[in-house]
Amino acid sequence: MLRATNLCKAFGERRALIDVSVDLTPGESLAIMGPSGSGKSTLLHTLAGISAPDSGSVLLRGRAGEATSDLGQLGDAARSALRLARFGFVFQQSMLIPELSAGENVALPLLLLGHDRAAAFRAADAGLSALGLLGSGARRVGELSGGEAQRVAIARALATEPTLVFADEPTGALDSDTASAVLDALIAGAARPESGLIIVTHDDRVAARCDRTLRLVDGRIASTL
Ligand SMILES: Nc1ncnc2c1ncn2[C@@H]1O[C@H](COP(=O)(O)OP(=O)(O)OP(=O)(O)O)[C@@H](O)[C@H]1O
Repeated sequence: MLRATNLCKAFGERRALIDVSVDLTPGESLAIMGPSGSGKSTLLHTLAGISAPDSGSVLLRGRAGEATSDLGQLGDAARSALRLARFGFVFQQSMLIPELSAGENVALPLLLLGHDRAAAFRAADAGLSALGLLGSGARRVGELSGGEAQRVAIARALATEPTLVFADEPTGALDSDTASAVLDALIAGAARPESGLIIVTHDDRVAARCDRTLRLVDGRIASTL
């Protein structure tokens, strides 16, 4: 589904990724672990087409009737369009738009993809409800607890039924009970048979819930389990 081969990326003299290869099959969840500065976020951003590698390729299999895309070869506009249509993102802070309600935040990617307004809001309500936030669509972002905001962010990431969800320390700002519930929601929503989940985490309990763990040290893969 996603095959990255020999990724290299440097920031000036600093080599953040050195010959990193990753292969993700449908239905799989992958944890990326490693010490601070080992290249985890750089790898996530490169796999997700947020930044391009200096060398190496990231191939994303097309959906039915679509060709495979090489993310590094796409222009900025094409990469942005692909991210919107195929990927969902969850970060440590929910990154919701504070001026919008919870439901508007979740509906936004669908509206950007051209979905009909009523259908987008129906899907947003269903997504919020699936994450235990039934009837929360009209709530302001500022009224939500950290765990609620993160579940809204997960609903937004899942709204487009993405091929892949990328999560960067998604539970890092939450207490352990809330983190566990949020992780359950993320795994249940993202690790469907035809889709996948890639999580950057420092937390062994998060990694233990994933199918595989890739450990980076100084930009290189130290182990994959
Ligand atoms: N935009 C940038 N400009 C310059 N250097 C960068 C940039 N992004 C990352 N780096 C450097 O690349 C290396 C890898 O950074 P990265 O953020 O990927 O590590 P990480 O494993 O995610 O770290 P952490 O766990 O602390 O978030 C680090 O040495 C970092 O300082």
